[in-house]
Amino acid sequence: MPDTNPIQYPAPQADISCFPHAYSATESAEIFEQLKTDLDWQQAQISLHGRTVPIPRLQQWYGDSPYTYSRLHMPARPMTPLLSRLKDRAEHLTGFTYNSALCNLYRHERDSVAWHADDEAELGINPAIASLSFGGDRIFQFKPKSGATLPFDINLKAGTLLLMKGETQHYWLHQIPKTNKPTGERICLTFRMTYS
Ligand SMILES: O=C(O)CCC(=O)C(=O)O
Ligand SMILES: [Fe+2]
Repeated sequence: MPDTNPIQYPAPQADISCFPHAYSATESAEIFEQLKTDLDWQQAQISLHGRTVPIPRLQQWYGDSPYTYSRLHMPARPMTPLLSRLKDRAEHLTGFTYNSALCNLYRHERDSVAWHADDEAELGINPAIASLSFGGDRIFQFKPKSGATLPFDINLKAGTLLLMKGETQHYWLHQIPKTNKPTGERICLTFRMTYS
């Protein structure tokens, strides 16, 4: 049975909580392998200072509508049966409904996602974003946009569900930094509701 008691992080102007045991270690290992082979992982390219560079992770978008994220355009693509099952569990635990998933595969400790807020117009105001982690542990960092309060880190382990909601995206940025310590591969599914 999943643990249904979330840990709430006491950050001001944010609503961040996490369910550390949404999936057991055994379930998480099986889900990781299946996601790795099932999903259509691609390394997108972005244009940076007039040059085209590959982003430092593999990604795929699954949702009813297309999505634009950091100037990357991703066409609509139906969720796989496994993604739909994982989405159902995320909905049950968090009490929100999602219609899409931005999936990330960090191949090793040098893959990353830079500081950003999930604040695209398609997400509406005060979006609820539920992210499920599988594979190796990674540090997920939060810092306030204003610099008024302290940054903090969460160690995201396999089977953890992290929920960001309320005003979090207005006031805070998040990132997965590169590290020198070997981490192994990690998959993170971020479920969202998008409005077209
Ligand atoms: O990998 C993660 O935990 C975060 C991914 C993320 O922030 C995103 O896809 O917007
Ligand atoms: Fe994000």
